[in-house]
Amino acid sequence: GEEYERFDREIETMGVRIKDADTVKVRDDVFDEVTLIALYKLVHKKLISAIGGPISTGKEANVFYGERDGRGLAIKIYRIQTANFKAMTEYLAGDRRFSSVRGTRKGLIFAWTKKEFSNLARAHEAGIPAPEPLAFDRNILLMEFLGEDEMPYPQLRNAEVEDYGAVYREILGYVERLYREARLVHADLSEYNILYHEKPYLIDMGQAVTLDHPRASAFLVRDIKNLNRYFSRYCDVADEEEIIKTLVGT
Ligand SMILES: N#C/C(=C\c1ccncc1)C(=O)NCc1ccccc1
Repeated sequence: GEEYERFDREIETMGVRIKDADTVKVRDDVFDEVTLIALYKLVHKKLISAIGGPISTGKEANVFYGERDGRGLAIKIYRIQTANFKAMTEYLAGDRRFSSVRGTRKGLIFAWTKKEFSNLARAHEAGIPAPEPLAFDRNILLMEFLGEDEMPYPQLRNAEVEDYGAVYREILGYVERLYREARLVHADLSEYNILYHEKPYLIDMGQAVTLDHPRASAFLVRDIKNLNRYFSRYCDVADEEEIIKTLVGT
């Protein structure tokens, strides 16, 4: 509609190019009013200088390639309409950091975006390979782009791995550091949420919970079971009970 033309003109004047034809198509059904405002604010703050094509599209969010002064960005935009409202509340309720969240759908999505930012920051501070969070506004999260020349690193499930045993142990090390140092449980660890390029990277931390969350240990067991299920196809895996004991143990 005409508001998009206005938006395009305005961000064009700010030197932001909608670089990619299918961004326009995706934009039409993705960029609702709230998203446009957030995008405009991030552009105004010079945090985005170019917007590229979609990297991932899902029912909860879309991730676009972006740039700031020639450096790659991942621009994650949480959808306000179709987000899985119920599932999100399970992760937020019980997390003291977000207990004051308004019951509105928009309020929930904004809290979720902020939560992913703070979880990524904690993972990054603990030295865990994950996208460095750069900024957030409303339902948009800017983070470091993990990839080369606008191509994101592949998900582990699509990657070529030489030594599965080594990668398995490396990821268990991340889970342990996430638990002991970042005081977080990923809560959705799988071959879909790990990127791989010479080493594994954790992504998608929106649902990660603090250790005081009532379901933290249940989520941890599920994460370990998921890893073992996937890696058992390629290498020997450790006993889940043992892993949890060493992880949670003193
Ligand atoms: N964060 C993130 C992601 C990639 C990414 C790539 C390169 N650098 C940083 C992040 C990503 O695809 N997440 C999964 C996802 C999100 C939204 C819809 C479907 C699937």
